[in-house]
Amino acid sequence: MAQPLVLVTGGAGFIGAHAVLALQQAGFEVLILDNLERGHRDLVETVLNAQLIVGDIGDRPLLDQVFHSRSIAAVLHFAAYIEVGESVRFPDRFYKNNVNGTLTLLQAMVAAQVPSIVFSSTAAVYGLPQRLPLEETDPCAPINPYGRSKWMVEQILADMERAYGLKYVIFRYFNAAGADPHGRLGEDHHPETHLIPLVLQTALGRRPHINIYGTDYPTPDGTCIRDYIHVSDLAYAHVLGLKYLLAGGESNVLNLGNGQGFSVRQVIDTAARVTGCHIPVQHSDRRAGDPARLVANADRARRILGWQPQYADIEEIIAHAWQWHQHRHSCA
Ligand SMILES: NC(=O)c1ccc[n+]([C@@H]2O[C@H](COP(=O)([O-])OP(=O)(O)OC[C@H]3O[C@@H](n4cnc5c(N)ncnc54)[C@H](O)[C@@H]3O)[C@@H](O)[C@H]2O)c1
Ligand SMILES: O=c1ccn([C@@H]2O[C@H](COP(=O)(O)OP(=O)(O)O[C@H]3O[C@H](CO)[C@H](O)[C@H](O)[C@H]3O)[C@@H](O)[C@H]2O)c(=O)[nH]1
Repeated sequence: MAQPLVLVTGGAGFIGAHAVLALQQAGFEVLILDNLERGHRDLVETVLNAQLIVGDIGDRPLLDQVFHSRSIAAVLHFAAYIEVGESVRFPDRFYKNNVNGTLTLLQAMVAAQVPSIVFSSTAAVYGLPQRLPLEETDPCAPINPYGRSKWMVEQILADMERAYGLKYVIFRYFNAAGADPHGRLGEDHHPETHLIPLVLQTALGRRPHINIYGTDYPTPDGTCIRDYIHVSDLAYAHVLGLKYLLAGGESNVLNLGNGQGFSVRQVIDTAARVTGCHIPVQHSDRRAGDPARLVANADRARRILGWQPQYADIEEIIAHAWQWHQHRHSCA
């Protein structure tokens, strides 16, 4: 029997590429749509055994052609701009790419009768949490254009389900980190703004120090607390979300996190232990738009999908990222 074909937008990016590996391992055939603005053609060509269509999610004629030439069972939609600071500087770009682009994709799906989508949302939709750990029913009040763009798409999805029956799983990721445990893929954003890769680049001597953004937060050591989730655990959740939809599951919104928070200082200390390298630190002002603590309650994903993270240990998450970073450069 032919393997179900899945369209993965943003499959040349960090999380999308890990999801492509997980999908292939689970027996799905994958078609990647990525405009390569932030993605890596070399990874697709050397690591992923998938066809790459270089194109934009906002290109309706291209989408129509893709959906009508192949029988696509579902879409996994990762393509987006992701950096909060950039979203504050250029909100229009974020709304155009993340909202308009997604709307065009959804319209093309409805027209071609592609029945289901798995959408990458974010903990940023919650804004400043009123309680922790965060549950999916907690209020959404994003505090930056990036979070708002994802929250808008979540609401569009709910409306399009009501109108056209399009089924969805919305995953609200907390902090994606780590790398493929077999060393095939890792995190390589340009510019890089995420804590763990920056700390590891500092360990490698490629940066003079790591800035700690804020030491006066109402947390035990004064630095922000986040829930770091291994990218391969995220990737596997997408396989489960896809199977759930293909089996006729109802639309759902699911947090993906480990339910455990680590402070910026704890991450840096753990990285120093894992790498055995000195990691110089500089204290800086708070970064605009950073909530003090974000921690997920992901019980719903565990209950509904049977999702069970394999790499919940922060040391292991950092060790996998370190293995991948070292592979590219050597320790300072
Ligand atoms: N990295 C995180 O910690 C995190 C946390 C929460 C949510 N997310 C979400 O997960 C998804 C993937 O994030 P990532 O870290 O892999 O980002 P990434 O930048 O590595 O990957 C995004 C990919 O999408 C592509 N892309 C962007 N706009 C496109 C467009 N209009 N048409 C076609 N391709 C386009 C880029 O070229 C890139 O390859 C995003 O939707 C992001 O908002 C990420
Ligand atoms: O050089 C740095 C970089 C980050 N941080 C701090 O480390 C923590 C984690 O920051 P990241 O930039 O790694 O991640 P964010 O929590 O800002 O955001 C990530 O997770 C969010 C959801 O929780 C969104 O989805 C967002 O897209 C994604 O980048 C924050 O407190 C940040 O202030 C530093 O102290 N120094």
